[in-house]
Amino acid sequence: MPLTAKRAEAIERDEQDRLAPYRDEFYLQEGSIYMDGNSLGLLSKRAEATLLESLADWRELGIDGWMKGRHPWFELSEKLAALNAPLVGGSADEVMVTGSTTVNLHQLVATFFAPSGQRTKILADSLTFPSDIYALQSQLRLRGLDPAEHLVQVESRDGRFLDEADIIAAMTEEIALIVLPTVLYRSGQILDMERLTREAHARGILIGFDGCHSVGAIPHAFHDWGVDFAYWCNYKHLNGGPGTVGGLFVHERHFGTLPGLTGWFGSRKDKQFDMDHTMTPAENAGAFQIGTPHVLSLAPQIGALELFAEVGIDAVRTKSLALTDYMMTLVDQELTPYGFVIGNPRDDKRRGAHLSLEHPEAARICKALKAHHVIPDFRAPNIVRLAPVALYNKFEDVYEVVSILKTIMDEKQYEQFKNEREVVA
Ligand SMILES: Cc1ncc(COP(=O)(O)O)c(C=O)c1O
Ligand SMILES: Nc1ccccc1C(=O)C[C@H](N)C(=O)O
Repeated sequence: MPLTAKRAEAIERDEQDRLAPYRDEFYLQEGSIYMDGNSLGLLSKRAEATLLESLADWRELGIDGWMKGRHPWFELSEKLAALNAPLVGGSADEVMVTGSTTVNLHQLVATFFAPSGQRTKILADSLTFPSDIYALQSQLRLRGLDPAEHLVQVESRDGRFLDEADIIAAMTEEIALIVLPTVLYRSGQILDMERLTREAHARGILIGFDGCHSVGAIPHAFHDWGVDFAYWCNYKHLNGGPGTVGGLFVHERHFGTLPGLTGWFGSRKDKQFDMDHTMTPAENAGAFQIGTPHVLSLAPQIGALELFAEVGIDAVRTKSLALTDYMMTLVDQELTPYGFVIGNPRDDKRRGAHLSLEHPEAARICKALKAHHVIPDFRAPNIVRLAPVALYNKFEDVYEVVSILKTIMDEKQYEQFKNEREVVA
């Protein structure tokens, strides 16, 4: 069947899609196809509305916005934590919306890395996002430990994926703490968090996860799996806005552990304004807050997270899997002759929410896509990352992107560009 004949099938799938109406909730640019929701999710009308309401509270109430705003700022982090909690499989008490991804990692490692005796090392992996590695290296340095010796990074066998057996083999009696991604940012592989947590705990090691590429895209059961801690950003799949406040999870068994980095917003809320120099930490994950919340950066999350509360993460995951499965089918049928290799797991249990298309000309193929108003992102040296998002992408978008890619390759349109990344790739 020629590719053009397949558009009808895509349209039919859109007609049957229960989530299709949610597309209208978002600001989509006419004539453009956005496939980068795994880097920065799009603005929804509800997120815009709650941001504007919070601005109005500031305009009209000044300081009284803390208690009397439409979304009172003093409880806003807690309110958003309750909306984040079902997405990560934690109780509202175990979750806090605070800080940023990297800052929360610092906070959690400062809290849970307790080198003692021969257990002085942190275990991570060689494919994770660089910021996590920089944070772990500096946490080791702060303890007077040389990262070259005390940060162990599990290698990948093929440069794409991690094998849980290799990670488990590296859980030696020298490891005090493990920090791993839930989903790898390049290949989109989901790690078996339940198994890794079980194995870590069997060896007396604490374990935490970076959920940037999974929260808002796949369900989690951090509490039931017994995960010690997790942290994530809310600007990708949760559409909270550029640089919006991040999230963290601390298992309830650790409540009462003094945070490594303390500040007055980690106080019990009824005690905070006692202004006592002896801190009374919150008895839940709220203790891991540090200073005043970035209210205007939290505000869009109220509307953004409402959408997830309405739809439910299981429905999001089901559609996301259908979209990426459909895209893989079309890539297999139409694009493999041009040298594309699917570098993400194919299995539903292992596949996150994006496709990782490998090609030696990836940087300039991305530029050619942008010239067609398709927004992907490029990850050096050879990955075109494409994330069809359940709440705002259509099956027809997937069809269209593959069809445009085919034209770009057929006509060698990518040759009009340099095969180099941009500043923000
Ligand atoms: C997996 C992962 N970890 C950490 C980060 C860094 O997060 P932030 O810049 O919000 O601290 C990102 C993306 O920026 C990421 O994708
Ligand atoms: N925070 C950003 C700021 C600017 C540009 C991209 C980002 C990303 O989040 C990239 C993402 N972490 C990635 O997985 O590549």
